[in-house]
This record gives sequence, C-alpha cells and structure tokens, in this order.
Amino acid sequence: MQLPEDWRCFEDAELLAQTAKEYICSAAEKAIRENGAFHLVTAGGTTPNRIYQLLGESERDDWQFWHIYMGDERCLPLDDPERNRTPLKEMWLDKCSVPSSQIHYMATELGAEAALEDYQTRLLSVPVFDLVMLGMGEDGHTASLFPGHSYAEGCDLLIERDSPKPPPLRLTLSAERLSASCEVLKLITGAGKQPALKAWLEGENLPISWISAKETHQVWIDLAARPD
Ligand SMILES: O=C1O[C@H](COP(=O)(O)O)[C@@H](O)[C@H](O)[C@H]1O
Repeated sequence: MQLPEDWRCFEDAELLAQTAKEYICSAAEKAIRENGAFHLVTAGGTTPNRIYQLLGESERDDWQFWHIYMGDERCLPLDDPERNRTPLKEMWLDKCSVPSSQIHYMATELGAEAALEDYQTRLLSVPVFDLVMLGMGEDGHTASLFPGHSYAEGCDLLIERDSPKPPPLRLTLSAERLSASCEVLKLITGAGKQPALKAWLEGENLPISWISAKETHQVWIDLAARPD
C-alpha cells in the first residue's frame, strides 16, 4: 500500500524510537531558541516508553525550558502501573531536571472532574503547543478518544466514561486541543496496529485521523505495522 507523503516507515520500533528522541530534542532546541520554551504533549500507552527511556538517559542542559503535558490519563490511583503518568515519570521525568512546576501530570487520582478542573487551569498559559506526540490503539483510538463515541465540541478537555479499553474512566485532551500544536507526531508500531492503519488509509473515520497540526503533521510507523 502506498503511504502518504507525511508518513515514514522505519525498519523497526527501536530505530523509530531513537529517531523520535532525536527529533523531539531538535524540536525543543528550535522552540527554545525562538521562544525561550518548549511545550510538549506526551502520549500514553506503551509505544512511547522506549523514547522516554532514551530521553531519561540523555544529558541536556536545557531541561529548565521544557514544559511537559499529557494527552490523556486513566482514572486510577497514583502510581498505578496502568497510569500513563507512571512510565513517563519513572523512565524519563524523575531522571532529569525539568522543574516540577513545568511538569503537568493529569491528577486523575483526584477523580475525573477534579482532574479536568485542575488541567483546564494548567492549559491557560499554552494556547498552542510546540509538539504533540500521539500513539494509536489497535481500534484506531488515540489519546482517550475512541471510535464510534461522540464528543462535545468546543472543549479542551473531555471525560471518557466508557472506554472499551480498561479502565473505562479517563481524562483526555480533545481532538481540537491536540490539533492546537505547531507539530503533531503520530508514533505507531507493531503488527497489531496494521488493520487500523489500513482502515485509516482507506478513509475510515477513526479518532487517529481527527488530529491535525498547525504546521507539520507526521505519521511514523515501523515495518511490522505497515499495511500491505
Ligand atoms: O489507552 C491508551 O492507548 C493508546 C495506545 O497505547 P499503546 O500501548 O498501544 O501504545 C495510547 O496512545 C493512549 O494514550 C492510551 O491512554
């Protein structure tokens, strides 16, 4: 299957992760040079974990200019291994010197409504992100936006109460808010994602297709996920 121009296929997930880590660092350097700060939205799930590990191992002298957000979070107790916060924190953010006031975890341990209220305030100072990272589930969901579900328009944040993937209760940035970014980088690996990628390319209305970017939109996949 022919891939669109903004798609890139890597030999394997490791090469994709190493390239993504370099790409994110270059985007940070550019944003810091131009605006004195880098606002990054991180993806949940397992796909970005290797990138977080590589970022956690990298020695940088510009962490004080990084501002870290989350695209979505699962409503579970603090430090639950299934929280998106847990690998993000343990693999990367605990290992570097991004100021804690610039790390914006979604506080879903407080409950979905309280976490939404807290996050709404955190979003006020950042009308446009520099870079949004996204993953995709095997059903074509991204962040916590699921196929076949309808979502209110005009909101930055949404509470998903019926996720088909556990846990059912989640907090997510809306497609509109995720698209308020200079760059969007969709990172998708593994054979399990192949059917959804094929469906997306064939025009199926999947949440992964709802997110665009103000400047640069890219989809990075590995060979295992590439539709035939
Ligand atoms: O539940 C979620 O799943 C998707 C995909 O996760 P992965 O483990 O297949 O990479 C993820 O992008 C989303 O943030 C997460 O909450």
